[in-house]
This record gives sequence, structure tokens and C-alpha cells, in this order.
Amino acid sequence: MHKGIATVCLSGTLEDKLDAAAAAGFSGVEIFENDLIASAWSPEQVRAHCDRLGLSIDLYQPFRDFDSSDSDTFRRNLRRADRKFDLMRRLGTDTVLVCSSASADAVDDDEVLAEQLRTLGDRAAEHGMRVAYEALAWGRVVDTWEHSWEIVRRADHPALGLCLDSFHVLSRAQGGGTSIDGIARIPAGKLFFLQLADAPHLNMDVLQWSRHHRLFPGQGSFDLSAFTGAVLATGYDGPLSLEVFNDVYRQAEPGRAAVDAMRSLIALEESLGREPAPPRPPELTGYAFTELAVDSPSEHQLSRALAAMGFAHVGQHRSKPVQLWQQGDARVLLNSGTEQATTVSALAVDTVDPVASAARAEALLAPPVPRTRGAAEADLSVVAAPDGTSLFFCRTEAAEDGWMSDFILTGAGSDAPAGLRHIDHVALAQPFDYFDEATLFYRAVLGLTPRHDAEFAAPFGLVRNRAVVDAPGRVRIALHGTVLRRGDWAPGVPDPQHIAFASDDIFASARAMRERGAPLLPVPENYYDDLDARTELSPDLLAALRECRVLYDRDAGGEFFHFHTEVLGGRVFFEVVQRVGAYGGYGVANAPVRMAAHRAARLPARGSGR
Ligand SMILES: O=C(O)c1ccc(O)c(O)c1
Ligand SMILES: [Mg+2]
Repeated sequence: MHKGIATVCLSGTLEDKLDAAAAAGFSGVEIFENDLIASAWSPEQVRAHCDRLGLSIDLYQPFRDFDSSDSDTFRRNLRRADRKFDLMRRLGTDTVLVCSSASADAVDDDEVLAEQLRTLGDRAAEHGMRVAYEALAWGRVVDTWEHSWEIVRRADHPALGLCLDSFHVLSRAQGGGTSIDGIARIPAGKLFFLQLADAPHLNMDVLQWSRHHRLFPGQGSFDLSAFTGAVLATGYDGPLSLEVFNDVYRQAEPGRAAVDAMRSLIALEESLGREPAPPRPPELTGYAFTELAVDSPSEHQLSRALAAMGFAHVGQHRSKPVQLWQQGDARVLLNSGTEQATTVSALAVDTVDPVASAARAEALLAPPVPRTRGAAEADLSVVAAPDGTSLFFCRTEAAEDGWMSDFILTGAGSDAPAGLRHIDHVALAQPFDYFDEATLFYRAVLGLTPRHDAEFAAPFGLVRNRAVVDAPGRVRIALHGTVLRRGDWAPGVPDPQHIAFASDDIFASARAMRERGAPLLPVPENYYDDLDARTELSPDLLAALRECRVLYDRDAGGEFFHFHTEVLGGRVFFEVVQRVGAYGGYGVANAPVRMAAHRAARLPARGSGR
């Protein structure tokens, strides 16, 4: 379908926004009045530029507070409308958005309101234009789509139709004030325009919610697929047009934001079964490996820690300074050949069809990462996630041309002396501006589902967490970031990232690692006293938790045990976890304790606190 974006979604001047929209593949725009007013270009120049870029101007918006119970104000509004119709002719657009009035003089009689809009319809028709009437969720009188439809129906004018905006409908539906049920019965010819925005569930003033927190479809909590499906069921075939007011996107680089926006629409269309669709996401069977970029002191520290955790150095890359460490099916690469500071530089998922996974990533606009490779080395597809982490598509089983054949195996065993089986999850600190983009990226590219949105108070500020997971729970990526931009007081290192390994016996793993001298993180006694107070765990279990410095959590599905290493190489640490039953989380409740312990372990000793 024709895909559009409102200029309000993007940062910059009108020219920047148009260029970004076209470069991302949009074929239309809604032009916000303020963007036009502030532009040095005449309407004709804007139109010519859009023509060159292949963009249609689908909507001019918004016309606010049109109806009025004051006749003089109404007369002036009609005059203003005439001027705007002239402007729209020069711009080459034929539809104006009129939103329901939020003003104190809004007409509160349906018949009078319909009459005023009918008058506007007459004026529009004289100019060859149309009016799309939209209920704002905070409209003074008209605040539901049902009411806006009642007015349009009463006005009964061919140049007057509806604009539906998913935010206004779904934000109100959350409180039970409206529903999408009747949408499919609106005659297609009366549905002039469709605006799409997602949003997180928030319990707040709806105007503030709308103006600051809208998101692109797939980034928030609304069911855009059901909503859009209901609209398309009417036979609507106009633009799918994004209208996202968001504080982060308003200041983000517009080219990048426009690609993110386009990805959201491609994924939305796919969810509706529209063609052409990207290749379906192939089944994932787990992590092939996780790669850490290391400098030479941290390579030493990390290899010592891995050895103490029971990993074996099983291979060396044929042409690059990359070590392969393995225990069970958990594989970690240490790459000292990048310029990067210590960080999780790559995730590699095992997919049953790496070629289809890569084709899907490309269809969803994931930027490819160019790679050098030696003769006879595997041709691996790599794309960049929003934070720059490389994402590889592998098939470890494929013996011949699989990624492992790039390594000369040392012959060291990969048995599991500390009981680690596989990678349970990888936790990636997201830069503040890329959190929502990252959610959509992993969700769309890998076919994962977002789960476990949580917010907690950490030593250096509020932290938000969100996991993206495949259905069987084989690939879990835990994203975390700050709720506000990070302050200056927080330690001058980036938030650490970590790799979590699964154990079937957390206490045996902890004891084996302790014996081998692994740098395990201490946990304060206060934690166990509180755990005792709130859980009624058996004294034996509590004693084992205390002894092994294991943290505990539970949910409706089961229990969770986990412990951590110290921060290694400045930015990363390892975690060992055991899931019991169908526990689905990540022990987020314990994260503040873990963070404070990491902070304490990095500081010079402070004595007993007296
Ligand atoms: O926040 C607003 O004012 C506003 C304006 C136009 C719209 O289409 C909308 O959904 C909201
Ligand atoms: Mg709108």
C-alpha cells in the first residue's frame, strides 16, 4: 500500500524531513502547517521538490478549532479555511485535516456542528478539496471516533469524511471509552484518511501521552494489527500514514528515524498478510555464539575468567585474532582485532535457514555490515543492530561451510566442568535514543516477541528493561537503558552488558567456579535477610543461596536462580542462571542489588561503613 509519514514525526527543517522520508522509501507525506510556515520555500517549490523526490502530499494538517459557538469566530474560521484551500492548491494536495475542537467555544450541539462542517464541505468542494474530520481524544465535545462519525454522517456532504488515528481510538479504548468494533462498518468512501501510531500503555493525561510518547507501530503496546485490519476491512485503500509525536524522534537524525518508521510499516503490513511480504522468520535454534571485542588487558582478564568458569579455549580463527571458548553449547569469541573498547560486539543466532534470515533482515532494512574474509572461510551474513552490535545468521550444525570451520580446533574438550549448557540470554545496554528502535528491530528482523517490560530504581537512576524472545525461549535478548538521559554523576563507564549461561544445577556450578577461582560477585547479607523475610524459603535453601551468593526470584511459572561475575574488562560481566519450571523473566527484581554490588566491587575498599 501507499506508505506515508507526517512531517511531525521527524526532526529538522521541512527540507530535511522530505529528503529523509523519500530516502527511506515513503511515497507520501502529511505536511504539518508549522513546518510549511517556517520553510523558506514557496508552496510551489515544496511541491516541485516533492515531485522530484517521488513524494505525494497526502494531507495538509491540522486545521484546529474550526467549529465555534461564536458566529463571528466561525465566520473568521471560514475565511481562514478559504486561504488554506488556496495554499493547498499551490501545494498540490487535496485533503485537509480538521481535528475536533479542544477550545472553550466548541459547538456542543451535534446538529449545529454538522451544519458548520457541511458549510466547510461546500467551501472545500468549490476548491476541489476534501475535509477529513478527526476526533482528538481530548476534544472538548467530540472525543471518540464514533462521535466524529455521527457528525460526518449527519453532515452528509461528499467533500467531508473521516480521518481515523489509531492513537486517539486505542488510547480511549484502553479506558473502555470506545472500541474498534464498529470501524469495519464505516463505508470506505467516507474514510478519507488513516493515521497510525503506537504507544506504551501509560496512565496519564491523554494529551501529554499523545504529544510526547507516541511510537511507531510495533514499538509500543497497542494492537495496531487489529486496528489496521478493521480499517482495511472497510475497503479503505488510501495511505497508511504514520503520525508519531515523540520527544526522542523529534531530535533524532531524521534519515535514521525514517528508516525505523518504514521498518514499522513493513512489519505491520506483514502482520496483516499483505503482499509483498518479507521472507517469514526461520525458526531459531539458539545462539551460535556471542562475540566480545577485547583489548589486550581485557583479553587476558576475560580468558582467565572463562577458564575459571569451566570454559575451554577450543579454537583459533584461521585469519583473525579471534579465540573460540566453549562449554557445552555455550560459545564465546574473544576478538582482539577490532578497535573497539571491551563490549559485546556480535550476537550470532542459529537459524534453520541463514539465507532466509539474511533475506528477511534485508527486506526489513537492516543495514548490512561489510566483512573481510579469508579464502575458504564461511560467507556469513551480518547486519548491524541499532546500537552497532553485529547480528550474524549461522547454522552451527552445518559442518562443511559453517562458521566453526573458520577456526582451527585446538583439540581441547568442550565438556562442561562447571555444568554450563548454553547461552540463556544476552543483555545489551541500549543507548537512550535507540531503545524503541532496538525493540522493533529485533522483533521484526528475528521474529521475536517483546515481553517483560519493567522499570526499576537502580543506584544511578531509573532503568527500563524489555526482553525480546522467540516462542520456545531459545533466543532471549534483554534490552535495558535509562528512563531519562544518563546524568553526569553516574560512573564514567558505559552500562555493562552481559552474557548469561544456563546451568541445570546452579549451586554445583557456583561451587565449581569458586574452586577454580572465578571472580564471582559478592552479595550483601541484607539481601538474604530480606529474602528470608519475604519468601519463606526453607532454611537449607536459604543457606545454600547465601553460601553460593546466588540470587533468587520467582513468578507464576516457576523459580529463578542466578549469580554474576565481577565486571571484566571495564564493560562486561557473565551471569549463570537456572530456570525452574516455566519462569519467564530475568531476575530484574534483583538487578539493583547486583548493580550496587558491581559498584562496590569497582571502588577502592571503603571499610565497614562505620
Ligand atoms: O496533538 C495534536 O494537536 C494533534 C494534531 C493533529 C492530529 O492528527 C493529531 O492526532 C493530534
Ligand atoms: Mg492524528
